[in-house]
Amino acid sequence: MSELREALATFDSDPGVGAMVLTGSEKAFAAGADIAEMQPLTFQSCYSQQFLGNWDAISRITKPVIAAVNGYALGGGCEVAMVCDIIYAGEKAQFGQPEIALGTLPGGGGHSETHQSHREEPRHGDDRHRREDVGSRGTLARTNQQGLPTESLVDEAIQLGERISGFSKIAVAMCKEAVNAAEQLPLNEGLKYEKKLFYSSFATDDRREGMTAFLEKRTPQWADC
Ligand SMILES: CCCCCCC/C=C/C(=O)SCCNC(=O)CCNC(=O)[C@H](O)C(C)(C)COP(=O)(O)OP(=O)(O)OC[C@H]1O[C@@H](n2cnc3c(N)ncnc32)[C@H](O)[C@@H]1OP(=O)(O)O
Repeated sequence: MSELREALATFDSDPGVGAMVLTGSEKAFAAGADIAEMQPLTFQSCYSQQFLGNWDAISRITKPVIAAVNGYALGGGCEVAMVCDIIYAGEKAQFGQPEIALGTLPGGGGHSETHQSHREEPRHGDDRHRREDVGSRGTLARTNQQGLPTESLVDEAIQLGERISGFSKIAVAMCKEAVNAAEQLPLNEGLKYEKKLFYSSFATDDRREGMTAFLEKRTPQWADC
């Protein structure tokens, strides 16, 4: 992020540059913040060192930034794409906020309907997609779906409930709180609130367990605290 911030600032101040394209590899635009780097962090270190302090730098760039997304755009990677002005998504692009599987929650705007991918929808409109996006990974095609078949609707809802029940309950509660806050607060306040909740998740046992389990390639054992 430091390198990205410096590069964007350099291009932003170059009069010969009119717009910027930000991309990754064919496999991944970005798979998120480095879990190995975050695993040992605590609430105290996140808060006092402002772990995400400079991650909003892209939003302060004055020239248009276009995200060209192939493959995974997950967690902070999805948030980076969403904070760009325009997203060009490849046919294999997959966007998602899977942080809840790590016992934490999105911390860089994932809860707020502020970004390019949501700009076509009214901010205070239907937020059910956003609620489903948190913790999911899906293709853009889903946004074009119109409704579920009557006969499978309840089964699908139960399956979703079961999937949610498989996550850390404290992380789910924090996610829900952040989504609710994003709905009620002005954007800048919603982003601040989300960041504080994200830091707070580093005080939970489940956040450490979630990231440790990812790095050890095993299923997390949630303690719900
Ligand atoms: C603009 C503001 C931004 C604010 C940021 C706010 C804070 C952000 C938090 C986060 O981003 S939390 C992380 C969210 N991302 C994830 O949870 C994705 C985790 N990765 C995966 O689910 C999978 O790796 C994948 C991307 C779906 C790819 O799966 P695949 O089976 O193809 O490969 P793997 O064997 O799983 O991965 C290869 C290799 O890469 C390592 N790795 C993948 N993602 C990360 C990561 N985010 N951090 C650190 N390391 C990662 C993975 O462990 C493998 O390592 P090795 O086994 O090869 O050592």
